[in-house]
This record gives sequence, C-alpha cells and structure tokens, in this order.
Amino acid sequence: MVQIETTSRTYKIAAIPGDGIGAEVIGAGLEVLQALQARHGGFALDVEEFEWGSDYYRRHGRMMPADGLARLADKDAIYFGAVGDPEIPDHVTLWGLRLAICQGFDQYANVRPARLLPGIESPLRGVARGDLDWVIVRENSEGEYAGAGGRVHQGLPEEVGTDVAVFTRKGVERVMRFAFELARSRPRKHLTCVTKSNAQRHGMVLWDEVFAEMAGNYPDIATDKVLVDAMTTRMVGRPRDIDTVVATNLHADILSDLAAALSGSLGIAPTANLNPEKRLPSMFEPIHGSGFDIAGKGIANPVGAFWTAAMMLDHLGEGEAAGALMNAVELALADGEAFTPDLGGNATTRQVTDKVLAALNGTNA
Ligand SMILES: NC(=O)C1=CN([C@@H]2O[C@H](COP(=O)(O)OP(=O)(O)OC[C@H]3O[C@@H](n4cnc5c(N)ncnc54)[C@H](O)[C@@H]3O)[C@@H](O)[C@H]2O)C=CC1
Ligand SMILES: CC(=O)C(=O)O
Ligand SMILES: [K+]
Ligand SMILES: [Mn+2]
Repeated sequence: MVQIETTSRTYKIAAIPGDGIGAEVIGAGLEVLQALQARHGGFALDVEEFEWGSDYYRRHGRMMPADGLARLADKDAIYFGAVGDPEIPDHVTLWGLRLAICQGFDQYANVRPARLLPGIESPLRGVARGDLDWVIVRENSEGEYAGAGGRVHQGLPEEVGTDVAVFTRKGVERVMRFAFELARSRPRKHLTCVTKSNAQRHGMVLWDEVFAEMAGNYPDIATDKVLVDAMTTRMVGRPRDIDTVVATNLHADILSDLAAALSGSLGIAPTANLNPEKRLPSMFEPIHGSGFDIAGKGIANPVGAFWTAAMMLDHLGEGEAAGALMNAVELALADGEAFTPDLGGNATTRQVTDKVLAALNGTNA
C-alpha cells in the first residue's frame, strides 16, 4: 500500500545536549532549528530531549540509563552536544555516552567537513576561500578506539596498560567504500588515504592494500596516500592539494581538530556519525568537546552546532532547509561582528544565535 503524504514530513529527533559548552551550543542549535522549521515549512522536528551526561552520572552512576540505546533506536537522528566533566575521568564519560552510541548504532563513518566560511580568515597566510575545502572521513567503529586492551598488575612496578588497535578487512572496506563514494560526489574527485604504514606494519598495511584494491573500482577518482605525520605538513603548507581524506579513528580525530583550527576555529566544525545504510540512527555533533575552560561563560561558538544541524537536515533529506540554514549562518558571519572570542571577536553565544535567527527571518540585525 502506498501512503500519500498530506501533511508536513515529521522527523523524530533525540537531543542529547550533554555537558559544558555542548549543552550551551545545542540549546542554541535547537532554537535555530525551531525558527527554521517555522520559517521554511514543509518539515517538522519532533524533538525529545534526554538529560544524559555527567550530572546524570552523579545521580545514577552511569552516563545514560541501561535501556538508553533502546530509547534512541526509533529516532530519525540524534543531535548531540559533548561529554566531559572535570570531576569524572574522561574515558568514563566518553565511553559511557558518545562511544556507547557510536558503537551501539554502528555509526562507522564519521564525516568532518572543513572549509573557510565567509568572513573567517585562516591562520594560514594567503589562503582564500576555496583554497581550503576538505572532507575528512574518519573510521568510527574500530581501529585505535575499538576498546580492546586492558590493565594488569595495577599499581605494581610491573603494571602494563594496552590499547590494541583493531582493523578488520570488513571495517576498512566499508569506510573506504563510503569515502570513495563521497569523493565521487565532490567536484575534485580526489581521495587521500592517510596511514602510518611504515611504523605500524600490520593493520596500517591492510589499510594501504584495501585502498589500492578499491581504487581499481573507482577509476574516475584520483588517489594518493600520505603518512599521517607528513599529512600535518600538507594541511599547513599545501591546503589546495587536499580534497577528501580517509583515515583511522585516532589519526582522523587529530587531523580534524587541526583542520578546524586551520579553517578558523574548533568552534565552527561539524560532524556526522553515520550509519550509512540507515538501519540505525545516525548522530550529529560539533567536533569539539565540553570546553572546561569556557563552560558557563556564554561565549561558546555555536556555529559548529548550527553547521551540524545542517548536516542532520541533509541526512534527513531536507537539503533545501539545510542550504537555507547554512546561508543564514554565512550571512550572519560575513561582516565579522558575530565572532565569539575563539574567532578573535567578543560576541556571545546569544548574540551569534540572534544574528543567525535574524538572517533566517530575513531581517538585518
Ligand atoms: N565528542 C565529544 O563529546 C568530545 C568530548 N571531549 C571531552 O571534552 C572535554 C574537554 O576536552 P578538550 O580536550 O579541552 O577539548 P574541547 O574541544 O572541549 O576544547 C579545546 C579548546 O577549544 C575551545 N573550544 C572548543 N569548542 C569551542 C567552541 N564551540 N567555542 C569556543 N571555543 C571552543 C575550548 O575552549 C578549549 O580551549 C574532555 O572531557 C574531553 O574528553 C573532547 C572532544 C570530543
Ligand atoms: C572524542 C573525540 O575527541 C572526538 O570524537 O572527536
Ligand atoms: K562533540
Ligand atoms: Mn576529537
């Protein structure tokens, strides 16, 4: 039976603001999404907010309830802030919430775009808009963050701690296939594979081999491979020679913070944790953490959360609304007045949000 849609498309969104500035920027993002929905029409977001994170941990001894994943399973998308609290070990907060969701929902492709938005200057000399337009695809389910390893002989002189990087052919093939398809959708059709296969001679060599095999299936994509240490210098010295990048969980985590800084600030960078087959919900978050040093001051840059919201809309099939949101963000940034301190300005989260709301509503502010 075919169902004819007569009303607007409704999407079930789980919002998990989390800790510190994560909660501050997701609050701003939800406000902007609500305005966009009212202004744009055509779609509706049915948002359920979950107060999981470090405060929940202090009350319940865990970052989310035992049936947390089950409560997210029927959502169309998850809009996430960040986790991290100065009083709780970082590995407890990260594994208790963010990684539990990424792994639990097999969000194996982590997509991290970086480009220069209007009005924002790169700290790199002579780099103009268009010179820096990258997408980093981070393997998001295994590798160095697989969670394999352990501690033995704790507290003794013989103590050992291991984190075993796990790479499977299946895991490498699926993220590379995703990266090749993404590269194909971009104008330059170029994909760089980043590894450290000179020093790490097993899993990283598997990466290189799978990459070479798969490149044979994509003759229209230009490819190259770069060792991760050298990749940092290419990012700084030859930004025009980078388009789409595929790298491991750890390497891409580091490279994407660098990419964000080179395109203006960590505070503007978005990410999508995708289950590309859409069997399970995907999760969208700014790439930054909970920002201990600026939490509670009202000065966190919400642009990463706004761009993240646009990625979420794109994923939901609302490309036009996503475009409208990015246009409003770009319009709001263009004159440089809505810059928070991370971008060298003195605007507050509230002021940036108001300027984006004004741009969405077509008024000047
Ligand atoms: N996905 C997640 O939930 C992540 C969580 N974390 C956690 O966050 C906590 C803090 O970690 P850090 O290493 O300090 O990373 P961070 O990303 O929170 O902050 C690094 C620096 O960038 C600045 N910054 C980050 N986002 C900003 C924004 N929107 N506007 C203005 N400035 C911004 C911060 O003020 C800080 O100086 C830790 O508990 C860590 O484990 C870190 C990264 C990702
Ligand atoms: C944990 C972290 O730094 C990230 O997911 O980017
Ligand atoms: K985050
Ligand atoms: Mn990171």
